[in-house]
Amino acid sequence: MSNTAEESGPPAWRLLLGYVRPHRWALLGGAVLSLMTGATGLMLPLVARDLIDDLSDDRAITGALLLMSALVVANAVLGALGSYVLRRTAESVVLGARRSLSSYLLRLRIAAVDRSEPGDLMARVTSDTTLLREVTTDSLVGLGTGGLTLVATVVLMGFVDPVLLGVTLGVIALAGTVLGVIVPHINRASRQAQDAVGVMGASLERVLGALRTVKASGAEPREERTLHDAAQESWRQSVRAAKWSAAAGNTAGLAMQIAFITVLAVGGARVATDAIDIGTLVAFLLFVFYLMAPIQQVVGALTQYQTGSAALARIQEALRLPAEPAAGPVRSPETGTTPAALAFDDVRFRYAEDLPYVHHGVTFTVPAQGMTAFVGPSGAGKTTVFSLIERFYDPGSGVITFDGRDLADWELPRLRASIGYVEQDAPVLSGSLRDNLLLGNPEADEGALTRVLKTTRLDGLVSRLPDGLDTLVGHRGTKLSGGERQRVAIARALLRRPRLLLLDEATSQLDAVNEAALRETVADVARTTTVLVVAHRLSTVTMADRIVVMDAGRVRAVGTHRELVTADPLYAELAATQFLATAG
Ligand SMILES: Nc1ncnc2c1ncn2[C@@H]1O[C@H](COP(=O)(O)OP(=O)(O)OP(=O)(O)O)[C@@H](O)[C@H]1O
Repeated sequence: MSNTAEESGPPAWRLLLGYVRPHRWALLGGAVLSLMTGATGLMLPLVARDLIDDLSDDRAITGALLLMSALVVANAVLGALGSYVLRRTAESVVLGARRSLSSYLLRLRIAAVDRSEPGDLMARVTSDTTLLREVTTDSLVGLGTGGLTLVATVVLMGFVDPVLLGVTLGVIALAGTVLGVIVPHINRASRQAQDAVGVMGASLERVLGALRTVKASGAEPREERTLHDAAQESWRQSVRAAKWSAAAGNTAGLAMQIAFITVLAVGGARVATDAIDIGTLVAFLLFVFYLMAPIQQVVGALTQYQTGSAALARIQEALRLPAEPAAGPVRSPETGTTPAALAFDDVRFRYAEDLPYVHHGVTFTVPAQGMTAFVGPSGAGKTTVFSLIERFYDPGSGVITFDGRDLADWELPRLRASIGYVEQDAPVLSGSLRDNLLLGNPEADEGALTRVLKTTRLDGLVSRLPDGLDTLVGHRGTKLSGGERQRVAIARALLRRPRLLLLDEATSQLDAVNEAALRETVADVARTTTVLVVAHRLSTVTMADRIVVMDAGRVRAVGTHRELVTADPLYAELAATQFLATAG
């Protein structure tokens, strides 16, 4: 994802307000508590001045001392309560952002996922959202409460001595100009640091997703270098951000020291000329001292905001990726439904604008019920047919109809609820065997589960496993064999009781016994359901009711095995070489 997208979106503060809006009352409560904390602190110099006056006039100081003690205790209690409320609210803002972002990512269009790095998307949900925590408390509240305390302090200082206030404001204005130069640097560095965290996430996902291959290829040192480079880049940019943040913090600190010394010098001169008394000077110096906290708070808020707005830009970038419309879950399966009919009419499709067409006018019809096999050389566009039926992508032109109705007119969840899809690489998700089987139909009863386990010959495996169906299968099902993974994927699709079963046959071979059993199962299913299979085995094509021969994105022939062997030279060649080679 490019950095340029961030420029076209709404400003970061508006996005932040969007996340904060649901928690505005809690945030306001926390801010009020912080303000009250500030106010109790602000009253202390005034009471101190009274105390000094009482001392100079030989009056009792008990009242002033008691008031000061009460203020100190109130300050501590209100401060703790305020910080808890704010922190809790900030966590709620993070939660809201994580929820909306993760829901959105699940709805992403497959084309958008093709263009993204999953590891980078993960970093946006985990790492970038975390940065919103600080931006909510430190920035929003810091800017609000710090700003208000600052204004209140300045007003009070004006009452105490306007001349000394002028001196103080002069120094602060100078520091403000320097800060204006520093702050944009923090934003840039923070953005680059977060981008580097995203790159690191992507590299980690790449390596951990294929660790066996990486090890078998002896590629650890190179992959290690890529990971280290990304970590180093994140460090470099974070250090750059830290450098500018430190410069900002110290500029504010230095300004206050200068203000303190200047006030002391100018104030001392004013005391010497009797323009003000010593109590006023002490009170003013205490105000300068108290000014430090809100100023540091406002500067901290501004610097923190830069980091937060960089993270917000990355979150927003993910939220701008094309997604499918949000829709409620559909009950699956729809009981008592009939097999589906399907047709492609002159479908042209390419995966992206800058890629060549994969389908150049594909046309075929599949009646309800029975088995249709798709065959053709590698890259002919067979799997793409399935991706278009599932509406992972939409065709560039032409029409695909499901039960005579344009796919584009189907509500996506309803369409997908009618289809069972077994991908070629039979993905199995981390979790238990049961979780995997029920993924497509969590409401399937034990009876259906037992039947499907039997037809896919998984019952033997389940009875062998110590925890049976509750056995954990590991990341991507690594604890299962390739053949077992395939059978789990088929069982999962069958449990959905689909109206249309899409089976992308694995090129790797199942053992003969399991293959024969699965063939029987698929033939059985085809008696009540429409089955489409991308076939890599002769045994599959010979039992198909019709075969669609695809070549270079076109349908070149349709017929039965017997018809095609004589009528289509490509099919004859495939049957003689590719299929026979895997027929066993
Ligand atoms: N997500 C994608 N993005 C870009 N190009 C893709 C994508 N998926 C597939 N392709 C390209 O589209 C073409 C057709 O791919 P497809 O998977 O449909 O072929 P196939 O006939 O199923 O091949 P095989 O028999 O090897 O599985 C190939 O050239 C492939 O490189």
